[in-house]
Amino acid sequence: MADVVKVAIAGAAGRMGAEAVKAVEGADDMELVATLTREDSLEKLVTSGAEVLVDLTVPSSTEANVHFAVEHGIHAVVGTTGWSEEKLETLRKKLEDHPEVGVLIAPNFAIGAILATEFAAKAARYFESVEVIEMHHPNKVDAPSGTAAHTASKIAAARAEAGVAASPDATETDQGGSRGADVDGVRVHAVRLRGLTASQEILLGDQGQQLVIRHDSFDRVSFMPGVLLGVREVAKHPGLTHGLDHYLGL
Ligand SMILES: NC(=O)C1=CN([C@@H]2O[C@H](COP(=O)(O)OP(=O)(O)OC[C@H]3O[C@@H](n4cnc5c(N)ncnc54)[C@H](O)[C@@H]3O)[C@@H](O)[C@H]2O)C=CC1
Ligand SMILES: O=C(O)C1=N[C@H](C(=O)O)C[C@H](O)C1
Repeated sequence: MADVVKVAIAGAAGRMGAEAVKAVEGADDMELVATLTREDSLEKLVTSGAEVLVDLTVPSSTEANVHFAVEHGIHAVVGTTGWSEEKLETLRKKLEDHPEVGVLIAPNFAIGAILATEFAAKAARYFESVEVIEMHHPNKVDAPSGTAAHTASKIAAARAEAGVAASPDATETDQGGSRGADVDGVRVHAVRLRGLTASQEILLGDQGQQLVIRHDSFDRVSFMPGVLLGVREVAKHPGLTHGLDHYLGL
């Protein structure tokens, strides 16, 4: 890619998209060549000459947007949630036909949240019990959050690798899903509260002790350095990358 990266933002009218427009416009090494709202045709990506698509839309739109970008040789930096393992696998296969294209699916762009997930995965093998609580603004459309699902999966993988048993739980009845969602055997609880932006707590318990790992995004500016890093790095990482931790050497 040239010294100045041509960037298109899908979901530009949304909460994250609007913040990303400001961030890209403020970056000397990027040029914002297109903003897409729900009404726009994806052809705008091609006619604008975009080299990188930043997708900050909704779970029901993101897959089609990213597939279109890949088919047209455009790299993609994706913050939108809703990427199940099945959808990731389909995308991986598509990228095999476009080996020069890079896609970053980033469940969270905030460095603190990324580190919280890493620390939790590292700690998970040493504790008998682990549960995840995510807390968000009430306008969020999906639950549990993409970050919490990603964190739970990484915790589950770390515990499986270490041969740790499932967290003990004597629950016999669970009215209304009080015990939360089961993500790869890890319980994940979702709170929606006016005033919040995005927070996550990982509770790790063992006999006579508890470790709490917590991260709070108070403002969406917290995500922007990660978005810009993604734009700068994505072309150097062909294929699918799941998690900004891979660009950070974590
Ligand atoms: N990875 C991360 O660090 C973060 C990810 N997110 C995720 O990003 C996504 C967006 O979050 P918000 O900005 O809060 O939501 P939002 O609802 O404020 O914005 C989404 C926007 O996308 C638009 N849209 C829907 N389909 C579209 C399409 N096909 N083309 C263009 N625009 C389209 C909607 O009309 C809306 O304006 C969510 O999935 C959220 O979970 C949010 C914050 C941080
Ligand atoms: O919708 C949000 O706001 C957020 N979504 C992402 C998620 O679902 O993990 C990232 C962050 O938690 C904010």
